[in-house]
Amino acid sequence: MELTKDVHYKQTIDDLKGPKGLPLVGNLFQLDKSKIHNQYEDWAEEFGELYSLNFLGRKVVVSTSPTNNDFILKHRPTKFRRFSKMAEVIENVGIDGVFSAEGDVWKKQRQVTQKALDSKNVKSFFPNIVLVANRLEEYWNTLIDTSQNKNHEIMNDFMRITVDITTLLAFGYDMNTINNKTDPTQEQIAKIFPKINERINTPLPFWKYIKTTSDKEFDQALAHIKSFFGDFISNTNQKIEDKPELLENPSNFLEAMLASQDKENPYTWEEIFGNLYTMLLAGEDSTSNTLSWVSYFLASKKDVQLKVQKEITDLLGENGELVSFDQLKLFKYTSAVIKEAMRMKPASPNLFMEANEDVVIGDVLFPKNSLIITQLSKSARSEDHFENSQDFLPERWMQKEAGCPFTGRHNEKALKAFGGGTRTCPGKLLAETEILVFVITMMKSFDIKLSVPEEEVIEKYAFTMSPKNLFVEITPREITYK
Ligand code: HEM
Repeated sequence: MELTKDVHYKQTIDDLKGPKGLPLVGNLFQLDKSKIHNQYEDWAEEFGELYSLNFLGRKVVVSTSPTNNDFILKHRPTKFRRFSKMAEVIENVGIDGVFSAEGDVWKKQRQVTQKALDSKNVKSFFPNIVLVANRLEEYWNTLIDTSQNKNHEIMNDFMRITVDITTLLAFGYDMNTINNKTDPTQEQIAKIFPKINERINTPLPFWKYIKTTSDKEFDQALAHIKSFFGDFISNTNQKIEDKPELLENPSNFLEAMLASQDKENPYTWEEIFGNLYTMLLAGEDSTSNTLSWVSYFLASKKDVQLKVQKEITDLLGENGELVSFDQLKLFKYTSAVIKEAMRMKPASPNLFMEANEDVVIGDVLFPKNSLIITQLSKSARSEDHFENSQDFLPERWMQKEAGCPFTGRHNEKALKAFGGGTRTCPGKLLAETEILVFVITMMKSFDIKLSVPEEEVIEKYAFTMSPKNLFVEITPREITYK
């Protein structure tokens, strides 16, 4: 092991304990891809906050400690980067954007993305979120009117509305997938994430040499999306050429990106496409999964649902509508419900990091190129950091309010649902706004209850973590508060 001279440490990653694997393959075949986050959590119980796995002879360290994870997330893009293999898979399919970029390229793309998603833009985008939420409300009324309101797979609706929101934000296009159910682009988009996840988790890149039917379908889906986005990029370029003043007040992410480019060194088509698509990928699954988990808790906990509904009536009145972004901050209990759902069911439980240089974390030396999984769900659901950690208690997030009983163990740093440090999710405010608006719209008019036993709704990991078997019954809201 070749080391830089001035690093001080007590042990190296070779000294870390971990589950015993098989000769040559190590722990590779012990992994259950749809549950790896649970496996990482269970192994942390056995081997501690920092332990190692072995995949075909390559060590991968799992860290569940909030302090270590803070350190890693903070020191990007200098000491750490995302897994290079993951970035390669994403870049190979042409989605070369801010999520996979590193170094100076990342800095430049991050600036534009962050600006496009800042509070001023989210606030001015608020009416679009309400528009899409109202469409969902109309659609659910139709389900009730046509007796299709039982056993409804609610996650599909959330995937549609989050795609609508992101395409509106990214290039001002209203896909309206709630009403246009057979939109071919939405169907193609749905094929991309699962394939990327599959490739990231496949040890050898077989797809480069042999294409399966699903690889071919994936290529076709990608070609469709490239041509769909390509038209927007050309049209927007044309619009800006005709009306350069548009660049002074960009109305969507694509215009903002074009406005920010350096005349001498403009973005390539691939960079523009990559970032548009990154927005869509990053904004869709994580938000719709979170909304689905929030709905799971509301549908399975009638008392929580009633409290949310009461707060809505108290703040909006009978039949009241959300009219401004500023109203949202008043929804203290509903926001706490969302935060607690994100604690117990984080949509993004694992982040994959690689050391750019020899680096010491705690007292352990990680040589350059070491792979580290910053495992985020373990600490969020642990008794070490949150009192009564296995109970759904939104009140723990309202501790500044008088009388909150959960102030004993409450380590906010242990919840990193949006990641952390320099690369923390730039879409946090947009996501929080979307989720709150959708929950208020849902709970204002409807009651939901699980159509399946609670224990049948299980966690499914596929890069993000979603509920499997989440079916609900939607009925008109029964109790109103005068
Ligand atoms: C509840 C919803 C969401 C969750 C839980 C979530 C979570 C995350 C997490 C954990 C990361 C990695 C952060 C890190 O490496 O430290 C991330 C990155 C990112 N997210 Fe989100 N996200 C959500 C919604 C959104 C939305 C709505 C958008 C935009 C439309 C978005 C755009 C991004 C982008 C562009 C990155 C990459 C940032 C970078 O590498 O610099 N996210 N998100």
